[in-house]
Amino acid sequence: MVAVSNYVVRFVNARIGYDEPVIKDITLSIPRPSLTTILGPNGSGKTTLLRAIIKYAKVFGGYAYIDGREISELSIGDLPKYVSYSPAEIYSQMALTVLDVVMSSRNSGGWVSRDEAIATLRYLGVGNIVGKRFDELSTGQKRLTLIARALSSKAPLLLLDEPTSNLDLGNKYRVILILRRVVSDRGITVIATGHDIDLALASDWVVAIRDGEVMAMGAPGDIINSKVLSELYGIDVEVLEVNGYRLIHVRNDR
Ligand SMILES: Nc1ncnc2c1ncn2[C@@H]1O[C@H](COP(=O)(O)OP(=O)(O)OP(=O)(O)O)[C@@H](O)[C@H]1O
Repeated sequence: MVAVSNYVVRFVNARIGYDEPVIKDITLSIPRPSLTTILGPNGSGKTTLLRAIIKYAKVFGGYAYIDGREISELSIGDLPKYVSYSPAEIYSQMALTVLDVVMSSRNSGGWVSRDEAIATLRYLGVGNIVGKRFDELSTGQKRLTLIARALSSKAPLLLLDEPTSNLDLGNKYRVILILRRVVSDRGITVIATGHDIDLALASDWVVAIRDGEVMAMGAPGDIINSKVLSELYGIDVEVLEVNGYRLIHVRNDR
């Protein structure tokens, strides 16, 4: 269980967006340390929330805090001390190696060093791909490289956009176990977005958002149920308990 009195990120009545707000009024808190999953339909604002924390999306009104400080008061140069962000995908026209990609991460002292990058790839069990070209990796290897890039920053908060998308079952569970291990070994917080109910079930905290509003927030046991998921996705979802595990079934027979 996480201590819910200690929040790493808080939004209070925040309006967030780009040229104009796409999230109209959101209030939520993310406990530390935790593995937190933000669930929600396509276009509900999950990525935009992560982007607000790194000041890529704009907070138009209300409050947004990281570590108790207003995000608006932090400079871009301060951010690596607090947070590292991993996008869902990266594209490059250049022939970057895995090492180049991981070393393109910032930490509080500057760029991540070669030794730190290699150590992180080894910690994640992919030390063998250090010299490979990033654009020639499999999807799972790319995901682990992006996680290594975020992790090597040593930031106390990692934002991972869709860390388990497009992974086979084995790699998906490997990534979930790695994220759990990172949170318990390093006492950091990982906020992941996506559509992966298994990742949510393995999390300490789940935030369900729809149309830029929090629909439900809490421990997975309180959020991953038929009522919340049916309302969240607008379909008839049944959550079954089998041997203590929750399984998701979408009903199409009524
Ligand atoms: N750079 C941008 N400029 C303007 N609007 C944007 C930008 N990025 C996203 N949006 C809009 O913000 C809204 C929320 O998008 P966002 O990417 O945050 O959703 P999401 O929940 O992450 O979706 P998905 O699950 O499909 O990745 C959408 O209406 C989208 O069109």
